[in-house]
Amino acid sequence: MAKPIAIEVYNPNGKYRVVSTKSMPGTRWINLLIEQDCRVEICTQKKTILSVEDIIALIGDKCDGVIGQLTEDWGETLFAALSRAGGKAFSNMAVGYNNVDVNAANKHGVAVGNTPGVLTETTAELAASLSLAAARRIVESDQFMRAGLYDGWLPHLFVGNLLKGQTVGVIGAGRIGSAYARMMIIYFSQFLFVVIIACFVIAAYGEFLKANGEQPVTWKRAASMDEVLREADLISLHPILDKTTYHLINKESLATMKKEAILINCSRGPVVDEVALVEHLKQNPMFRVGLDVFEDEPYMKPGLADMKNAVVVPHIASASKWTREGMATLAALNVLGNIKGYPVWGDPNRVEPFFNENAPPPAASPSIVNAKALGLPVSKL
Ligand SMILES: NC(=O)c1ccc[n+]([C@@H]2O[C@H](COP(=O)([O-])OP(=O)(O)OC[C@H]3O[C@@H](n4cnc5c(N)ncnc54)[C@H](O)[C@@H]3O)[C@@H](O)[C@H]2O)c1
Ligand SMILES: O=C(O)[C@H](O)CO
Repeated sequence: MAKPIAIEVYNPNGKYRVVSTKSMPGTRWINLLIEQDCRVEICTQKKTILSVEDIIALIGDKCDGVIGQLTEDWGETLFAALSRAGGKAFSNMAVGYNNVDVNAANKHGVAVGNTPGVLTETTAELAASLSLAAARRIVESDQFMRAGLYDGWLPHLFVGNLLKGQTVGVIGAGRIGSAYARMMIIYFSQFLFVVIIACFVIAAYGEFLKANGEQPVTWKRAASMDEVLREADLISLHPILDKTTYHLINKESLATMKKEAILINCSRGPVVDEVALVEHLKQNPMFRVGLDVFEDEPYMKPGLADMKNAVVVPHIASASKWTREGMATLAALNVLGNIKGYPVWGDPNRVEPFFNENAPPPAASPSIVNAKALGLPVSKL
């Protein structure tokens, strides 16, 4: 018999049973589900990462849909269990879905949702914050102050890198990478390497700078990743994690980078070979990193925590109140839309209509990554 698992229940008589494996910020997502006749069950078990067995126990014998987290292993076992319980919808409360085996979901006819757009700027802002923190050694300086070591101004004290006029490289210039590039254009970058970016933003800003007697910002699409690695002073990683990006940054790519470069990772930990990174940080004390994600989360590879040239934060890039509430809303609406037989929203890059608190959300699932494979209809709204 499955072990009992602690839950909190809203609208116990609701027709559809929707399970959330975690409590999520805000109440709008719960209210939207309740208004549409859902019984909402939220797991309150005091355990950060739920196991497959825990989630099977939560799914039980009858479950219409599950909202899950990026820390969970959504593969064959869980999709089979959800399908046996009559469920046809799952949504990650995250844009990245490398924890989900989409082929297994397809096999069981389960729609897989994610939460794009609402976290784009929030995540890019953290990447920009880490860029500044790493460049100006903010965390080291803070620790020094708190340790009572400051005994007066010195010419060499915590000297870091000036970013103005430097070359910024973005690897994975999708929604978040492009937003980061836009943020970094203003002021810092003399040169920007990006794969896709609205060049008119740069051109218009260039005109503004020229009118003020300053050097315009320029950009180019790099011919290869090697070119970005060789020429950039600051590189921010924003690709998805899949087999093409696993250890994209490894011993060789680190060796290609400038000795005093800064590397930022707000994508997924395994995009960087963390063992090679620790070694590189040891050998190159002027090389700096800002990391929001780690190869074996929640752990860091041995030695990383001791490196003064690393700024490390616990996967908080999307952690603003508005964003996290929006992610919860999108995840709930992905599941609800499927339960209600709504079509899929046509453009997952334009999800703002789902965040208007003063109007009901569109009758659509905001973002279903396997909509095509499952032949789900697309909304004309
Ligand atoms: N740290 C966090 O809290 C946090 C928050 C949000 C997103 N993320 C991560 O960021 C990722 C990107 O999110 P997004 O909304 O910008 O997605 P997106 O799909 O808009 O962008 C991903 C980009 O990666 C590029 N890409 C794919 N394969 C590549 C490769 N081999 N080399 C270089 N680029 C490649 C794609 O062309 C695309 O431009 C997510 O998948 C997620 O893993 C992390
Ligand atoms: O993929 C995501 O959405 C993040 O890692 C959490 O916001």
